[in-house]
Amino acid sequence: MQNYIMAIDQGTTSTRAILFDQQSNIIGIAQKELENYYPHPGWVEQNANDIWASTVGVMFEVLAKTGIKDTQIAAIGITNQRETTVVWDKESGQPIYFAIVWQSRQSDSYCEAFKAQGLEEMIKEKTGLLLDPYFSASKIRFILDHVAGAQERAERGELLFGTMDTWLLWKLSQGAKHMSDVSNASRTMLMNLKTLDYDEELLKLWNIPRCMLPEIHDTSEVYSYTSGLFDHPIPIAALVGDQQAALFGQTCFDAGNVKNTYGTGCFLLMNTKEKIIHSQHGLLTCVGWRIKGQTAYVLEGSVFVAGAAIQWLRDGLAIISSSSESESRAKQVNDCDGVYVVPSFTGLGAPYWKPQVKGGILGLTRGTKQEHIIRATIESLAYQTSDVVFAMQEDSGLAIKKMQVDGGASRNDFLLQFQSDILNTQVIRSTISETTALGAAYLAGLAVGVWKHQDDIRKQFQVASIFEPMMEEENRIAHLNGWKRAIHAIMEF
Ligand SMILES: Nc1ncnc2c1ncn2[C@@H]1O[C@H](COP(=O)(O)OP(=O)(O)O)[C@@H](O)[C@H]1O
Ligand SMILES: O=P(O)(O)OC[C@H](O)CO
Repeated sequence: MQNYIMAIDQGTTSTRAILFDQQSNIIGIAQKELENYYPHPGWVEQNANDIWASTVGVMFEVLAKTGIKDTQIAAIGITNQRETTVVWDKESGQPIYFAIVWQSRQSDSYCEAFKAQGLEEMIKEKTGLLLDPYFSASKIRFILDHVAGAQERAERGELLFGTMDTWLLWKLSQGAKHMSDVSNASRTMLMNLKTLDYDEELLKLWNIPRCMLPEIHDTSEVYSYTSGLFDHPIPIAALVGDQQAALFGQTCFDAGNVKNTYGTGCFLLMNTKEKIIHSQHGLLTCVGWRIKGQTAYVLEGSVFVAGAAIQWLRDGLAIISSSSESESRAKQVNDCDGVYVVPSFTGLGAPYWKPQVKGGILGLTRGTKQEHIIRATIESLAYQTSDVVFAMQEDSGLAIKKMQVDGGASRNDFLLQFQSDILNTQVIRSTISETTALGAAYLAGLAVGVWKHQDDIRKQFQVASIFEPMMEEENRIAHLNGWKRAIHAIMEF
């Protein structure tokens, strides 16, 4: 019986293969860390061949570990770090440059030049995105400009572009399929949100030939079959950006449903279904998924430093020895004693978008202890999230009454209780921590009939803990006002 789904979660720091059964149970996990290269300040690159090798490695490892055979896998779903860009030679299959990672700022000058030409509004209107090197378009431009002859080769149809979903599908199908899905394509800055196709005006502006771009497809469909890897070809039945996958894995299927992933950064997404909401408050608009031609759009706010601030307490300040210790230490004091930590080490993301801002610790006195700083750092994850939630409420006109959470730092109960308090909102943690991979598994399973309908999936969601707001309103407002003062002081600095 083909009872299992394999999700490949190709993330920034590692590639994982996770096997799920029909009841959403995790049967096995294999993981391989990836190397990041920092050739210049602000540049982040990876080797796309290593990403492929890590993918093959974890697929075989998870099967070996669990004893499950390839014939028992009903489908593979791929979810991936978004925006990260690779360009390769169609004939040889070799990348012509390193994969440029979403965090990398090396293509900033193209965005600055377009900003100076006043093109930001037009691009935002068409793509839902802010003119920033975060997205793929300027990264492709960088590669075509920096590899000798690349522009001409691309125009002759000799080069292909892909985000990691496309690269892995192409490799898994042995070069048979060059495709992406709408959720990934919506982060390239080349796709028009309304037509869900590449936009001619944008292609011209970036001087990117259409023939190097993957076909855009639904998120959940049989794209192809594995070729050459296993005795039996396995259908590849979902491609989906990792943050959208987590929204799906959390079964946030209704308009107004919100999930927040507390990882290295925070990614907060709201499902707005068929509505394209253009943010007035620094949020992004993109596609969540398209299933059988039905598109769900999302509003997204990204916070650059969240769990990374906890790592800074551990590795930078060395005042905790593990991330989990942050919780017990924070609880050793009753409050932060007026201390605020603003961990904008790499600038401020949504809703501020101030790339140059540095971080800070404010409100220090002679009585400030390590525990106050630890507590204030955890609280900063909740405050940054609140800023995005408030922006989302304004943009969508919807009150956010509950928020579903996942990611490494969502293990921290103190954080989630404070988040609930400060937002005056229910915070819900599900029993399954691997919601990103689960989302990809659901989308693949839907395409091959393991689950017949989204409602069958909805039933699988199980609550592990609910955090209810307990803070008095006056206290809540005072806390938020303090944060506002801290953020403004930092932006002035
Ligand atoms: N108990 C905890 N309290 C606070 N932060 C935590 C805790 N456990 C893990 N983290 C943080 O979560 C992050 C890892 O989460 P993860 O979802 O694996 O991130 P990513 O997918 O971005 O690599 C790290 O930055 C770590 O510091
Ligand atoms: O790989 P992650 O989990 O850090 O996610 C990266 C995001 O998709 C970037 O947009």
